[in-house]
Amino acid sequence: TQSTRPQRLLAAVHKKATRGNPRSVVKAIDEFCNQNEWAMNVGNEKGEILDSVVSETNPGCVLELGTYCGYSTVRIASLLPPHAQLITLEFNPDNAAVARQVIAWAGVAEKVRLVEGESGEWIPKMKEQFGVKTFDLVFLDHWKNRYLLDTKLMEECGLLKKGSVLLADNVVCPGAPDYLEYIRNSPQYKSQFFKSHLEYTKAEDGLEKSVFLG
Ligand SMILES: O=C(c1ccccc1)c1ccc(O)c(O)c1[N+](=O)[O-]
Ligand SMILES: [Mg+2]
Repeated sequence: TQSTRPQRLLAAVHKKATRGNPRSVVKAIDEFCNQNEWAMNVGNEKGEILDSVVSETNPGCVLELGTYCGYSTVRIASLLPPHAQLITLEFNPDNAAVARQVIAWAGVAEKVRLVEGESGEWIPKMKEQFGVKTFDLVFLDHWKNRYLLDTKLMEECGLLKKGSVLLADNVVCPGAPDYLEYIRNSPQYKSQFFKSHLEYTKAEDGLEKSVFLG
């Protein structure tokens, strides 16, 4: 049977990356996507902006919406302080299966809780199921038409506190116009745009960083 792109990406990680070395896993995926097949990982250019936001936030509790193959999961987890936890949601079971193996190969599995399911279903369960109080950092990288819905849901569920950081991928391409309109005009957020490019291309894209003011 024909392999899928995530399966071919995983094969490249097994072939080229050193087990237990998160940076080598990130490098192997970027090489695969630059040289073989485009895939919707955040990529290295936007990934370096992600790294700087994670490092300056120094989060104890992180939520990632949209795991895909685990590329940004590995980038974030490799920068977390000891005992910090990253919960990542993926609705596609085939992607989740690949992501689990990428995360394990990178050696960051003990910092990561991969949950298979819909963000709309799981966000309201975060407190009761995972003992989450609030998230210090949320990386939004799932369906672009869910960014605004899920941000409002996190507010309603009391999952954001003063200083919580939202970092949204693809706010230019494919774009999340309703999210940008809301977050940039809301008195409850201070937002900043980081201009960049769509992963592995010359197309314009960028990340929007928004701090919840409580
Ligand atoms: O939506 C797409 C998309 C749309 C059409 C074809 C391929 C991908 C996409 C593109 C770049 C991203 O960084 C990304 O996170 C996504 N996504 O699906 O979440
Ligand atoms: Mg993305």
